[in-house]
This record gives sequence, structure tokens and C-alpha cells, in this order.
Amino acid sequence: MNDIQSAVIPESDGFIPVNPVVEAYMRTLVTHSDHPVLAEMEEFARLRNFPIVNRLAGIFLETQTKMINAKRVFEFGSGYGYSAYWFARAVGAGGRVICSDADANNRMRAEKYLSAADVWQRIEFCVGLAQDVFAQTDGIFDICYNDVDKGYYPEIWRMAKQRIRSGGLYIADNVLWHGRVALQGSHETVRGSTEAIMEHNRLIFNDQDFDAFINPIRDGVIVARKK
Ligand SMILES: C[S@@+](CC[C@H](N)C(=O)[O-])C[C@H]1O[C@@H](n2cnc3c(N)ncnc32)[C@H](O)[C@@H]1O
Repeated sequence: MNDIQSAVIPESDGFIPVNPVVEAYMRTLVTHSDHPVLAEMEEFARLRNFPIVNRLAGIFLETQTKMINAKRVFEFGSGYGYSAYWFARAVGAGGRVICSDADANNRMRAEKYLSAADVWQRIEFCVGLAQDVFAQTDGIFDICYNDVDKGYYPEIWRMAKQRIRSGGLYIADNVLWHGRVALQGSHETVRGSTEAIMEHNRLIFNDQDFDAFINPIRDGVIVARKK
């Protein structure tokens, strides 16, 4: 660990990339997006320690989706539908969000929450390995969003990039991995995750077919636009 790293972080097990005070300020700006079901979903995440994207990242996903007028989104790793809520809002009544998750209980919870939010009719939620669901789903997507177990990130990128339209987006959460990608010899919660995310990020930034940027909010969200 160098001087700058040790000044920022006493332990090597990660940190929050953006100062929490700044994120809290940003959060005060977006209260217009409050829907009662979001508070319920966020409370469930807090109680179960379930890793959903937060409100700011959700609004970022919604904004990106609207910016490119996306109508067809594929999610790798949907959990119980929090990130899908933002995509579903953004694609509008005629749009479709194909969700995938290995846990059938997550599908049941997603149905409950997203029905309450009146967007369940825009969702197709498939239970299974996300890679298999993707392979069994035809067509090209406006957005592929990746939030599965981090060791799979390079594999998901290689699959997804082939099936994004020109002008479409690949988006992935946790690409700063609590800063571990920037630390030497960082401690791993799941062995190999940091290396996999670093490889994933390198692959994207070296891909001539995509323009990419990392938004550092929460845990880092990468957006790569296909040329
Ligand atoms: C970080 S959570 C997803 C959170 C969700 N995107 C959100 O922000 O609301 C990751 C989810 O992916 C699922 N998962 C992880 N690896 C998977 C895989 N290869 N195939 C299917 N589901 C997977 C887990 O069951 C978990 O629910």
C-alpha cells in the first residue's frame, strides 16, 4: 500500500469510492423519484444485507436507458427486482426488461414489488443461470446490464457485447469493488473477484468497438457504448 492509499484506508478490505457526504448531498436532490415500493425494497435489502444498487445508481440506470430510448433490456443477476424497477420505468409501456436470477425466491419477491409499482407487465423474469437464460433468449438488446457474481464478469462481457445494438449500452455494477481494484494486495471477500473485475474493466477499455466510462457513485458503474 502506498502513502495515498494508507491515508485513505487503514485496512485493505475496501472503501467507498465517493465521499459519503457527497453521496448524501446528491441523494437530497432526487426526492422526486420516491415511490413507496422503493422504500420497502430498500428496507428489505438493509434487513437482509442484500446488495442492491442504491437510489442514485438506480436513477443513473433510468437516465441512461431514457437517453438512448432503450426498449429492450437484459439483466444478468436481477435479485428481487430493484435495478429492474428503474429499467422498467424507463423503457415505458411498450418496453421489455428480461430479468435473470438463480434464486426462485427472488422472482417471487420481484413480482410482488414490481406489481405494486405497476411495471410487472414489462418484465419477463427467468429463473436460472443468467448465462443460460441469455443464450436461450433471442435477439439484440439496447442494454445489457451485468450484476452477477463477480467472477463471471469477463465471461458475461464477452457474451453480452456481441448482442448489443450499435448505440446501445453495456452497463455493469461494482466495477470499483469498494476500491479494491485500485489497491495492491487487497483483501478478498470472495477469492478472485478483484482480479475478475480488473480483467473485465481492462477488456472493456481496450475494446475498439466501445466507448466506456466509469461513474464512481456507490461501488462504480461502468457504461460502455457500442459504436
Ligand atoms: C448483486 S445481486 C443483484 C442486485 C440487483 N441487480 C439490484 O441491484 O437490484 C446479484 C444477484 O445475482 C444472482 N446471481 C449471481 N450470479 C448469478 C448467475 N451466474 N446467474 C444467475 N443469477 C446469479 C444472485 O442470486 C443475486 O440475486
